[in-house]
Amino acid sequence: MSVIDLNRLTLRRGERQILQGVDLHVREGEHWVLLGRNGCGKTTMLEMINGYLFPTTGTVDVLGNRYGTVDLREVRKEIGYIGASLIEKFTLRDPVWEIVVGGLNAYLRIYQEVSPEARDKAFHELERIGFAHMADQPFGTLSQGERKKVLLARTMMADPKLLILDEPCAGLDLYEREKFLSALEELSSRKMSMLYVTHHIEEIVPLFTHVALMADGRIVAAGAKKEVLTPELLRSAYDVNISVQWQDERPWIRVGKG
Ligand SMILES: Nc1ncnc2c1ncn2[C@@H]1O[C@H](COP(=O)(O)OP(=O)(O)OP(=O)(O)O)[C@@H](O)[C@H]1O
Repeated sequence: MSVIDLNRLTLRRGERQILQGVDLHVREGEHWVLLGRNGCGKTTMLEMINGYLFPTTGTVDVLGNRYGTVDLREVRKEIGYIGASLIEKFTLRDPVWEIVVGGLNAYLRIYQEVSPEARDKAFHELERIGFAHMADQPFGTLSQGERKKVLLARTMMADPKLLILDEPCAGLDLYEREKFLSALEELSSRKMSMLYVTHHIEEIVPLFTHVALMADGRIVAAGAKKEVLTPELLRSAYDVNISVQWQDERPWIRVGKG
């Protein structure tokens, strides 16, 4: 099955052409990373996949739904989204398990009684990330990396078929970044595709199968990660001399002169 099909997407804002004909095809079982310089259009593309933004021209199909012809609220139930500003939306004094259980209905706060099944699932999701002992702790007492992992557990409450992550490791130290990436690796055994935006190529851990490189509102390369993460293609997208070394099935970047 096709998870994401973006066909010739364009987006115009005034005189500016933000997306200039974007094609992306994600199939079941694939996990994609989206790379590209600041302002190249990554977040804009994610907003379209989430149905928060509509293209000027082109079509968006997600999980077999053609946007514009379906109830987007129904499609969104199958999409987990961890965006850059999501963490700020939660109340810091709420206990961790309540933040997680809210993922079932995408509530930011719980106003209704929680069913025993939902509570059990929340504790199970916390257990899976090794946080069962933190269930009653206020969210605000957790480190940034722990908060991100809690948001992952929250997203998993709804068993999404597509998980979108927009720079989830931004601001995390090396230890917390690696912990977060390990938690993601754990999730990769589930029947779910991931689309991961980052500025850090070394975050492309083995779970990721494909990479799309964006520049100036276009996808300039897309495919199996080893075919896309070449010095030539990276140089064309970033305008920097780069060499890539693969170690432990992860790409590591060196920036050269000239
Ligand atoms: N409503 C708008 N009107 C005009 N320009 C916009 C609008 N929304 C976004 N842009 C521009 O579109 C471009 C793409 O923005 P986008 O946020 O998608 O980039 P990005 O690749 O996610 O960047 P970053 O890596 O910095 O997060 C930017 O130059 C931004 O200024």
